[in-house]
Amino acid sequence: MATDQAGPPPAVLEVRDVRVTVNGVRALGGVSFDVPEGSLFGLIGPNGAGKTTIMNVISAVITPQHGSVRFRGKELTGMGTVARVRAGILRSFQQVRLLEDLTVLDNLLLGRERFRTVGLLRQIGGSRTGRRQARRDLAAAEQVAAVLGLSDLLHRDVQDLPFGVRRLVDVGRAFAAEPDLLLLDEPAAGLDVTSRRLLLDAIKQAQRTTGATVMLVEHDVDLVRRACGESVVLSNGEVLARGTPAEVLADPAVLRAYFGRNDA
Ligand SMILES: Nc1ncnc2c1ncn2[C@@H]1O[C@H](COP(=O)(O)OP(=O)(O)OP(=O)(O)O)[C@@H](O)[C@H]1O
Repeated sequence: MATDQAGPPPAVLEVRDVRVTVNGVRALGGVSFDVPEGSLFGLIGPNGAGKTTIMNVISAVITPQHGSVRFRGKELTGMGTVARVRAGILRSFQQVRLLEDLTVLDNLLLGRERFRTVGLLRQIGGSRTGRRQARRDLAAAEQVAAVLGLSDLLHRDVQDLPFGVRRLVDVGRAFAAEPDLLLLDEPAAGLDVTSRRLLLDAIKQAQRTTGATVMLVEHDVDLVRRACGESVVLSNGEVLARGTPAEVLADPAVLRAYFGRNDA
């Protein structure tokens, strides 16, 4: 029978019982969660919780000893980095990785490399396909710049820009790649409170505009509350809670692990 109640959005990423031991240290002890399609999903937890490790598992930097990670129903374990990038899974790192002596536009265009189907010589030779692709790349880069408020800076060298703007360019390059699933590992690290807020607002805007699923590692729970629709809390390599930021941050176990509080 038809119902007018919309169900929850389907999970684009299914993480099941993932266990990882690194150099004899248990980093993940059986982690399971779903990431809904088209969401800005928060991954939070205290230091050493296993956040980077799960990002490393999803992006093929490490192979888990046990468990399964499925993307759009397809098993990722055993699939290499290049195949994952082709599937639309992209990642940023805690450190900004830009080509500092190139312009903002050049760096955004680097994000388009995964669409590079036309050989460099044919592009230089100016084939019609190459020109069409170059136009598409430019339009995509300019669109991302507009969403992130970078339009006036497109022709500035990255090295001349403040750190907060370089962080924004780093995020912009990832969005220019039109990811299906974007993993952002502490994109606001090293920024002051105001800049962190602006960056998270920009990410939220870009996520909404593009419809990409974004998984965000963030320490600052206020920012997660402000930006994310749903989240999972890791502690000590295990899932402590999952739900909306309001739900998880009211969970007594989360308050104890995160803030050392027993007053919940
Ligand atoms: N290469 C390694 N060698 C030894 N232990 C490791 C290694 N990588 C991770 N670990 C351990 O695995 C656990 C999870 O680490 P991970 O970096 O995933 O946590 P995290 O939540 O990202 O922490 P942070 O917020 O500090 O970045 C920690 O106890 C960490 O010490």
